[in-house]
This record gives sequence, C-alpha cells and structure tokens, in this order.
Amino acid sequence: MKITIAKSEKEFDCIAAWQIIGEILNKPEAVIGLSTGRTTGNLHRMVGEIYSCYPFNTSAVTFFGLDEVVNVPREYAGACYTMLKTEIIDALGIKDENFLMLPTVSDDFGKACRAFQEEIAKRGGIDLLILGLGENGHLGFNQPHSPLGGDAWVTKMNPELEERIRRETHTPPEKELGGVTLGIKNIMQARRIVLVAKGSNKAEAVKQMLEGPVTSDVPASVLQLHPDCEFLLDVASAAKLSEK
Ligand SMILES: N[C@@H]1[C@@H](O)[C@H](O)[C@@H](COP(=O)(O)O)O[C@@H]1O
Repeated sequence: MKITIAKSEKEFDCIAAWQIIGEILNKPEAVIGLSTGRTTGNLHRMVGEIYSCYPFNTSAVTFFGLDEVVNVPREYAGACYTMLKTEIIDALGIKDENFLMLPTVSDDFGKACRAFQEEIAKRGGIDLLILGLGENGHLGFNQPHSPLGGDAWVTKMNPELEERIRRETHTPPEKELGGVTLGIKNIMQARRIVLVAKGSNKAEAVKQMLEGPVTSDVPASVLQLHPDCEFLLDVASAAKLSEK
C-alpha cells in the first residue's frame, strides 16, 4: 500500500496530473477513468495546462467518467459529463468517441450500464482509475452498504448532494434523482488506481479506509485489497492516520 502525503495543493495536483500524463506517455491507447468533484477539478485543469505548454499525443487515449448524475440534463454544470468536458476533455482535444460516459437520462439504465462496461472491456479494460473519496467512504456513487462485488448500477446519492442538485436544476420533489456508477467490482478490476483525498472533512473517511476493517460500511476500505493502489492525500486528510 503506497501512501503519499502532498505538502501543498500544488504538489497534490501536480502528482496526480503526472499520473495521468505518465500513463498516456507510457501507453498512448490507455483507458483512463476520472472522478468529478472539488478534489479533482484543479488536477484536471493542470493536465490541460501542461498539455498546452508541452503537447503530447492524445489521439488514441480513452477517457471515461466513473459515475454520473441521473435525471438531469447532461449540459447541467454539475453533471459529470459537463464537468469533465470543461475541466480536461476539451483541453486535451479528446474526440467524442474516446470520451465514454454513463447517460444522465435513459429508458433502460441496466442496458446502458452493461453497454458502458462492455465498451470499456472492448478497449482492453481500465489502465488507470483516479478515484475521489466521499466523506462517508463512498466511491463513485457506491454508498455505504453497496455490494462489494457489484457491477455498474443506478443507486442513490448522499442527501446533501441530492439537495444541492435539486436546487440548482429546479428538479421537483416528485422527480427522483440518483447516481449511476461503475460498481465496486468494476473499480477493483482497474489495473492501477490512484485514490485522491484532500481536506479535513475527509480525515475520518481516510482513517477508516486505510486503518479500519475491509467492510461495505466503508466502500473505499476495499482498496486495501487492490494490488496496485496509491493513496494521494494532503496533510489535512491524513491527519487522523496513526502511522504516517
Ligand atoms: N459522485 C462523486 C464522486 O465521484 C466523488 O469522488 C465524490 C467526492 O467529491 P469531492 O471531491 O467534491 O469531495 O463526490 C461525489 O459523490
């Protein structure tokens, strides 16, 4: 288990950005999964900035989003599709066919989930997955008590996030919101994972993830069992760890 504690925000973003760039330089046709949120926005933008100064070949790389918000327009600023497009995908000139996302709207999410998994498999599986961490230990939209052997599925989001998205999208209470996400089994099948967490609000989840038992109460704890997972933390999120 490799734990890296960055000393500044810049160092944090730089380490993560170079994980993505290094993967592409090493394997131009790599399949790379990204997460959205406050933790990853700046590191995504840093990849774009480095690319604009020192362009590298991005024509064969596939990017995909780990999860998506259900029942909102894809163009909504808080939809993962739009976040990733504006933070990194457009900056790297990635073609539409090489940017895979689960849909925000579908008549058959089960079918969409299977198609998404199949497309990733067809491209050779996940080479690198950058994972964010929820305050309650969630991965993607796999909340506590999600099946550890699960495939991609439609599930719930945490109530605070749901409340914010409902407000921002003017979604009426009778319309259900949710999240669609790769399952924990799919996540564990990635060849390499970098889990990124920063801020004191993540400190308890980081402790549970790294020092607690492997349990579906804390989905991220399953990463203890992954053969190639690096945990990139900042000083605040690492503050509750007993061994540094
Ligand atoms: N569905 C997303 C996750 O993919 C993300 O990793 C997590 C952390 O977000 P943040 O970095 O904003 O704390 O939040 C959301 O729930």
